[in-house]
Amino acid sequence: MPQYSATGRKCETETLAVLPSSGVSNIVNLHDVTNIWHIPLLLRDQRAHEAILKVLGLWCVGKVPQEPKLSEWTERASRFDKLKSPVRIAMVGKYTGISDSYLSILKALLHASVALDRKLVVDWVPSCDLEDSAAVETPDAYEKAWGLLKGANGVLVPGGFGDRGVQGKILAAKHARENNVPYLGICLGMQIAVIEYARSVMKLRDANSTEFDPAAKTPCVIFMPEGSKTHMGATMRLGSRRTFFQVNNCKSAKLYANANYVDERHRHRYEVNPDMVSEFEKAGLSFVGRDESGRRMEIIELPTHKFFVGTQFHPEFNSRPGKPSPLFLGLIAASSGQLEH
Ligand SMILES: NC(=O)CC[C@H](N)C(=O)O
Repeated sequence: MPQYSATGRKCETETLAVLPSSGVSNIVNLHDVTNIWHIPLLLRDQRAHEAILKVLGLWCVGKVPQEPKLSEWTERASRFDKLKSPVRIAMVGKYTGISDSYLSILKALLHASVALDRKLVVDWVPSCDLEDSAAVETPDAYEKAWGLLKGANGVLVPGGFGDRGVQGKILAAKHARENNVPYLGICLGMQIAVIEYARSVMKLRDANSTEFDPAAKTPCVIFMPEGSKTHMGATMRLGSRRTFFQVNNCKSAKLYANANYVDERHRHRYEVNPDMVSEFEKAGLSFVGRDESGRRMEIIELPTHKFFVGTQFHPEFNSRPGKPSPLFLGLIAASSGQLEH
């Protein structure tokens, strides 16, 4: 079903209809629309569902199929077009110009923003440009990156691998923590928030992840595969795992409707060092979600902050239009002054 401009419709439809095994009723024209949520409505208007039923032999003669129930879609698609009030989120990553690498996160931000009547503005902040070395080597990029970060209503540090740009991500987490700016750190974004807390608040200057420094003197994030530590390959903790809330009055538990546990998807090898958890908690960082063994830290929160949350899992993978991920909803709500409602 190719996309054509609205004006090309009739001509293209007739041209395609002469091709073998097609027919005018089997040709659907999806012209440009103001937002992608109009597409199911275009399909319905052109009776695409009926054409599909007929081609698959599922059309019962004399039995009219039910009209697709798209009232919720229709409402959301037109609400999207009317959004005015912006919410600016700084995405601090190893940005390479390919926004598709962060597609699930962008969609999750969008689902939450539309649900809260905000027009999403994503400011891409290349984490390397926030680093001290950039101030000397690429001062314009440095100014621009800090300008975007400081102008954002909320900060998101997504997942990632390898140490390039990590220091910039740590600085972004520090900025959010110190200035009460809403923060959501996902996977690596949670790990760097933990490293930042250890270095800045607990004065553990050598704190690091063994992913970036295998000989780290204070390894606060360590390699914790589910299988063998020496076996090569298949060491990634992948897929859906259960997180149990440790306290019910924390922000994340409330956002998940006070559930006792949540199932979210994972994709990582490193985790917060369980032997340092009590030290962190004494210093004010809460590990409000853990796995069933209590040894794997799944959600961090700073209780004194407006919204400072990190997750070892990837909540973006379970976000849907009309069913935004609770933690993305929390980030957007906190970034647009709606968290208390
Ligand atoms: N998906 C991620 O962000 C992975 C984080 C980190 N590199 C790890 O392997 O644990």
